[in-house]
Amino acid sequence: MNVSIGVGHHVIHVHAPLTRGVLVHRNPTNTPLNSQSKFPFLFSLSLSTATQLRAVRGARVAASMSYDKQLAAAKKAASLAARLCQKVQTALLQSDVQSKSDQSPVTVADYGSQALVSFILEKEFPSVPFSLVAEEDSGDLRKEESGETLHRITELVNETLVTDGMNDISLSKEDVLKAIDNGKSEGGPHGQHWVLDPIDGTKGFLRGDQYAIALALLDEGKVVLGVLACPNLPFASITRRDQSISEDRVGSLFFAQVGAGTYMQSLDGSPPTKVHVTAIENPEEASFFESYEAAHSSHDLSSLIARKLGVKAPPVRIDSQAKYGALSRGDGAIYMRFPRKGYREKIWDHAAGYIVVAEAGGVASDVAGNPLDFSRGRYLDLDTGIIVTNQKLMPSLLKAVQESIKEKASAL
Ligand SMILES: Nc1ncnc2c1ncn2[C@@H]1O[C@H](COP(=O)(O)O)[C@@H](OP(=O)(O)O)[C@H]1O
Ligand SMILES: [Mg+2]
Ligand SMILES: [Mg+2]
Ligand SMILES: [Mg+2]
Repeated sequence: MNVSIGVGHHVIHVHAPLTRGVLVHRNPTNTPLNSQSKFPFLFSLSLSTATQLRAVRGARVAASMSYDKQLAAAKKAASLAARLCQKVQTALLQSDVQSKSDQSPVTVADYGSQALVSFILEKEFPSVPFSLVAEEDSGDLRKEESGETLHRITELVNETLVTDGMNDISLSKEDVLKAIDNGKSEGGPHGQHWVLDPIDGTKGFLRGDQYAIALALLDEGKVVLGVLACPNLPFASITRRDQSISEDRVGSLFFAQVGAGTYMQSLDGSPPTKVHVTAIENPEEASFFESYEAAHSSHDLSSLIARKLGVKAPPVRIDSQAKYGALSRGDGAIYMRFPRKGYREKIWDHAAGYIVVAEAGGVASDVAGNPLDFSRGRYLDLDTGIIVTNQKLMPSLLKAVQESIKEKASAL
């Protein structure tokens, strides 16, 4: 019997010996397909049929079906959001208003980026339920005193859409608020969910340093694609300066799809090239990345680990998931992140970066050696600390990390 099964953004066609007749429609209510109630439109569904459906869905994910359409939409959305953020950052730096206490220009870019990405993704896939797990919500923006800010965000979003030829679209303030609030999804192990950090590295953005627009797609709890737009990351390596190449372009876009590798292109649109993590096996030759902000990651612990490993190069401290991007193209060999005990990592801070590195041949884990699990909702449940490197270096890195954590604990 031939059936069509609606799963997340796809309708798949299956020839399967189902035990009872199953009638499948597109989800008529357009509600998010992320709970047991996701198939209210299936009739006569016996338990064994449900089991078969799950098996079919699992097999589809395992077979790494193509996410080409979603990837193209994600690249477009992240690139446009990068354009919006660049505009705000340029104005911020020129007008010299980046007083550390004044968060409003950042807020404008964060909200604008989230509204734009949310709007574009929903528009690209109108016939499927839209689920987005994103950092911002519109709570503060709906307050009366935020009227001017909301006006500016709406202007920015519309101006950015025009730069991409979408002259016929104009979002109202209410449309912008709704697009932002579409990011309230809880994610989870079933169905498809977009995951967005509209500006990752807010502190870097304020300083005029590194930041990223980070967008990923989860399917059945696994990250299946990721895009990292890094407007201030040089296109050439930030650590290996090859004198023979005079490459001074700034703005790197990384993208990865499960089973298809990681690519990089310049944000202004050069052809994509495939990237790989470094092949270095000797930790003494490795260099490592960590947060610029000491409050986000213990610099003491990472330097202890680096000494243990014999790493000679000083740490490379940059903001945001640009670290994952730089690692994916071999600028450095290791990324370490050790937040204070009790800090809960959010999935939007790692999902896109994780797949960009994984598809470039790298590995990521928590400090206990467990893989990162993006299926648990808005947070990553892990043993505090994330380490990322190539396959060869991971065992010695993990050993050095665990020894150093023990030493620090016993020294207290
Ligand atoms: N005390 C803390 N410990 C660890 N991470 C923190 C933190 N406070 C904020 N962060 C996260 O660190 C992210 C930036 O990462 P990095 O340190 O690599 O630049 C922030 O993302 P946003 O800038 O999107 O808020 C935020 O989610
Ligand atoms: Mg972030
Ligand atoms: Mg952010
Ligand atoms: Mg933030």
